[in-house]
Amino acid sequence: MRNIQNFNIVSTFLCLWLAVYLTTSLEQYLACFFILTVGLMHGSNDIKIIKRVYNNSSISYYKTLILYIMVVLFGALMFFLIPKIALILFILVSGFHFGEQHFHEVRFQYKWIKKSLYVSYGCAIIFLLLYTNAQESIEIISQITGESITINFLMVSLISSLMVFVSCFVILYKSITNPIRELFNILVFFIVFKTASLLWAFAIYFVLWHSLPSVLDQVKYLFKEVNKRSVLEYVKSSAIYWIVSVVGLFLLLNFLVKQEDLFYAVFFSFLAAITFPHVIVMTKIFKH
Ligand SMILES: CC1=C(/C=C/C(C)=C/C=C/C(C)=C/C=O)C(C)(C)CCC1
Repeated sequence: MRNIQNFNIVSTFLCLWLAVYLTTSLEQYLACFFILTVGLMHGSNDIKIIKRVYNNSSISYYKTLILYIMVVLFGALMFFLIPKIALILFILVSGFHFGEQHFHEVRFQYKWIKKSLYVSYGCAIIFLLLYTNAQESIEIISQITGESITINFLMVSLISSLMVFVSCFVILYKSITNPIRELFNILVFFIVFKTASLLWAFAIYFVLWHSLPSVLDQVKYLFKEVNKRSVLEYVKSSAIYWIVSVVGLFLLLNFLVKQEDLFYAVFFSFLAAITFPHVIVMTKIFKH
């Protein structure tokens, strides 16, 4: 875990430096590329993981797949029918997911404090990203929900998440492996989010700080050890789901997005729909 954190700090600043030399459109393409490769792949073994969690034989592959697709469709439908509620739910669920991935090694007797740490940490990261890139974020949120939120709303959400996070952090201080490092990481995120564009900043956090550690945890869970062979096996077994997702997203963008400015709204709603079942699956891994 420590090694990956050092790797991430170095890669994060490398990405920031790279952004200075890239044109805006190349930066957007690269961000989409990393989100759609490493980012999307970290959810592509979910069905295999469910089967492992439920002991392989007790649940059929097709039943699992159909249930999984239904949760994705339900998420997408929510964005279509009740976009405001869907977005609030998505931010809370994502916050929990980011926090759980980051702090799942914390041991504490009161589960609700741990869960509050997860949600508040993840939401603090998300609102830090949105607040430091307020103009772009407000525009995308208004495309998704039809509602124009203010920068003050983002600031209040950020401060509230940070206050809950700091309270949980103080209570759990002794159970967190390297608390000073955690605070340093948040400072790094602030610098990165403030410097990079919204999509580049999101890609840096989502790919390096969330998806990579998650892939390593999943490889360990599925194949017991992390080495070249097991990582290759992981990539191979995620191929079909990954290809279907990418093709699905491209079709969606081609048929649904008549206006260029709806691109990010569709992109993030798609990400949200496939996030819901993934969060359930990952929670199961951490319980085992
Ligand atoms: C950046 C950004 C958003 C939030 C994205 C989030 C929260 C993504 C989470 C993805 C996850 C958790 C994927 C699965 O692991 C909004 C509010 C949609 C719109 C403005 C830009």
